[in-house]
Amino acid sequence: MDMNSAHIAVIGAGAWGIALAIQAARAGAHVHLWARQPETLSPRRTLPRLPDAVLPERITLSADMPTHADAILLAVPTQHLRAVCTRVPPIAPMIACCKGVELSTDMLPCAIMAQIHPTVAHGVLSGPNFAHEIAHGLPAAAVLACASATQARTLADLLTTPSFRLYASNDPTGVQVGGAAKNVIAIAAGATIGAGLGENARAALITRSLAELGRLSHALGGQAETLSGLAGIGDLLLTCTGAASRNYTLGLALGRGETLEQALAQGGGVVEGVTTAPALLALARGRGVSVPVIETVALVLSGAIDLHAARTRLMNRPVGQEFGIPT
Ligand SMILES: NC(=O)c1ccc[n+]([C@@H]2O[C@H](COP(=O)([O-])OP(=O)(O)OC[C@H]3O[C@@H](n4cnc5c(N)ncnc54)[C@H](O)[C@@H]3O)[C@@H](O)[C@H]2O)c1
Ligand SMILES: O=P(O)(O)OC[C@H](O)CO
Repeated sequence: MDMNSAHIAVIGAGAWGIALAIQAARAGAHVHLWARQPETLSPRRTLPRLPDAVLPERITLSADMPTHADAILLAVPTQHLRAVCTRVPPIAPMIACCKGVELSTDMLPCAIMAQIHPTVAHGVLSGPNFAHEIAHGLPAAAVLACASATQARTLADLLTTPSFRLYASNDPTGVQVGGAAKNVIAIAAGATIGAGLGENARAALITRSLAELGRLSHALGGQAETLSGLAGIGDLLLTCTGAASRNYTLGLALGRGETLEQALAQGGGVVEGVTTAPALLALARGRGVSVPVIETVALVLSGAIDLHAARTRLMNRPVGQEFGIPT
């Protein structure tokens, strides 16, 4: 065993946890992958949520929490982050790898981790990253943000390889807003295409959503320019166009006339935008931020309006200024 290698713990063996564990092993780390059901490991060393990805021997799969680590990556769905985080020992900096807002509190992931474990540093990893592509070593980039730029850079160095390039940021708020909101916007983009409203409509939706994300980030103390980066426009581009996106796929199904229950029943893993839409709307309303696209998605998902009304609602708004005035 190389005693100089970093030790990285990955919490959660869903698609993203598996991909991150493989990436950390690729970067040379010894990896502890916490799974609720480690017995689901196949003889080929694959797990159900990413059955084509073989876990290298450097990854130890366990139902026990790690006792030693240089960094802890939390890759469970946002609505389970609090419960899982309380079980994670505060032995190293914790990096949220989920993308969402907690429904019961309207809190972003770093705030949840800080509330539970105030003694360790916190950060967030986000960007345009489909798990299966990262697991297979296809080229990709992401951003790792901590309040301290130095800390962000140190953690980014632990995970960077020639196939996965991490950028450091000191704006965890902006990065979290981008990651959470892109899932909501992807539902709208999918619904737009599913309903046959056209590519023009989708491009307008993505662009105007970016303005919403910038305003929200700014109101929460983040930097609007972060949304021009990988966690903002980068992830919007991927998730609002990529057929592998679960949020976009759910939107497509809604656009084609399926109910939310029917669309969710198709499976394929967690669809974060469904729970994050009302939470993000509450967060925006609490800060007095205008977020018409996010609001419209939340109304559709709650059943308050149908897609026809959603289209009318967004297109019949008064003429606004493109920049500067919140419309
Ligand atoms: N899959 C991707 O491509 C990808 C990429 C980047 C970020 N993410 C984000 O990572 C997070 C996890 O997504 P995923 O794709 O790995 O999930 P997934 O859909 O593959 O699997 C769901 C995971 O949630 C776990 N889970 C379910 N109920 C739980 C509970 N009560 N307590 C603890 N864990 C529970 C399951 O064991 C499983 O590990 C999400 O926030 C997602 O937005 C996913
Ligand atoms: O499949 P989605 O919609 O959850 O998207 C996965 C990743 O977040 C894309 O960056």
